[in-house]
Amino acid sequence: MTPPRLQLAHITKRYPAVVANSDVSLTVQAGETHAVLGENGAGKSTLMKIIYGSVKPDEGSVVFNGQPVHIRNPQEARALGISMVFQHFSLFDTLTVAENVWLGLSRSLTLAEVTRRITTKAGEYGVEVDPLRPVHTLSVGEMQRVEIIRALLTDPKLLILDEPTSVLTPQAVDRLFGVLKKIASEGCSILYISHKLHEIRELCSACTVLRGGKVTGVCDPRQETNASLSRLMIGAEPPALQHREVKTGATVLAVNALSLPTENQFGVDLEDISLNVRAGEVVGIAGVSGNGQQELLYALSGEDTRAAAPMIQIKGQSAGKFGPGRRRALGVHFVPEERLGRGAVPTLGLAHNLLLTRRDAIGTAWWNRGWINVRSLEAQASDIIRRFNVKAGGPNAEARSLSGGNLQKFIVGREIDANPKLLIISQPTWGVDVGASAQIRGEILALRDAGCAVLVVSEELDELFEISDRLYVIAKGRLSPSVDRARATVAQIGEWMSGLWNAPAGAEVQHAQA
Ligand SMILES: Nc1ncnc2c1ncn2[C@@H]1O[C@H](COP(=O)(O)OP(=O)(O)OP(=O)(O)O)[C@@H](O)[C@H]1O
Repeated sequence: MTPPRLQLAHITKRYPAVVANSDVSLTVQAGETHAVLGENGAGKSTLMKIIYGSVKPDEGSVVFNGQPVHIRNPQEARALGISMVFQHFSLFDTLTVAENVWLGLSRSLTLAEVTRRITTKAGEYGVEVDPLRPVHTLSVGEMQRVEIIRALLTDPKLLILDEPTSVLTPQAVDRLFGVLKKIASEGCSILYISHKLHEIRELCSACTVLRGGKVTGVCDPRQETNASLSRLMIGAEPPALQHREVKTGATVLAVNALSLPTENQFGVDLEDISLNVRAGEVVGIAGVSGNGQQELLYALSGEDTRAAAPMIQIKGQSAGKFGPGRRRALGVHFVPEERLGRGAVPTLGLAHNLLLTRRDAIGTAWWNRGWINVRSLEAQASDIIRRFNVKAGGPNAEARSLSGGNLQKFIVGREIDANPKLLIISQPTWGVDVGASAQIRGEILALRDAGCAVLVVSEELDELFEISDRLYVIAKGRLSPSVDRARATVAQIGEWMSGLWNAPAGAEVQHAQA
């Protein structure tokens, strides 16, 4: 009889502030796609990193293909045939896609050979990846595709995917699922972490649920409902969202015929973009990542100040030339798509991370003008931790010690807590568990009800339909007309995502048949 591909027994891993894994056992059969489910901070990534050799367990044993193993580092894991796609990208910004992939492969291959293999593999699986592009020019969705191709190129026996679809479009997810089903049918085992229950039900035949570092259940997810899985994960069902009637006020953000040539050769030119967001409404921008979202967000945040001043109006002021600080002074707050790096400084404590965007955290009274009041910073960070239910070892825990979803909750909480007049938020619930997603969406709606103008950029149509009052679609650097959420359909928005909003209905179908 074939031994299980992987058997973990009694794994325990303690960090100073928390026991991340406590007596965890888990078995994955050959060719099985096994989900690991649990709320943010439940210990899923830690367990995966133990299997991949990048974290050392305090107790417990690992058996791979029937053989006891001590995997001391990722090289040893890869030598055994274990490959991992991390939640936080592990790519070097200054290198090209091919150079990054090359780093993880056998030294006997030349760069040209690796480049060729990437193109072949990407073509075989229908995943778009350009091997020659420098990583710093890629959007997060594109980086995620590179991570996946890199893992597939090693022909793994066990593939670990830690939230691989968090920033992929529905079409890219479909393609990825096709690939995963194919490699599983060829005998590859897959450990699959996701907060999206429908994905788990579609892909996985077994599921281990963690809560507070302990196993709370092992089940066949296809036999479970969202409600029963939520109960295993968080002990309850996520609360339903309350939608109040829209009461819009004055226009807070107006973008007028914004055209901006891209600054890097792989970017997207913004062409004639006009949009507006009024007080008291949530406006969503849907679109496949890499279609100008990043460029638009840079122009809106003040990171790119090349736009002519009147092209970006914030509360009636021509703000195109304002830097981020002046825009924040007008009450504009941002949640960027990259949470480590742009959203937070990994090595700083959470309290000090407040200083990145919260001027109110710096003393303004005459006795401490310009001085940082560490106590009040800590108190503010503790408030956010409490309000947004962030699992962290206190206000001074380093940002990088938080689980992905908990860091996202902290960053979103930091900006919502600032009571903005205009909140611009990219991928608001990236990597956030079902309970916390419902909470973040609820907080966004509460901000809107309090009169804030909210612009949400997301690739998740479900999310946009859930929280937006109006929707735009961005494609190839151009923006569609806006449509009321109540009148929009997923099919129409999906069609617009390929830039077809000017075409007569059915044009795409005719084109496909021609
Ligand atoms: N390097 C570290 N130092 C200190 N604490 C850590 C470290 N890595 C993880 N932790 C803690 O261990 C716990 C489990 O984290 P882990 O990242 O495994 O959770 P997760 O289930 O993957 O969460 P998410 O869904 O948010 O990614 C968390 O409380 C986290 O703060």
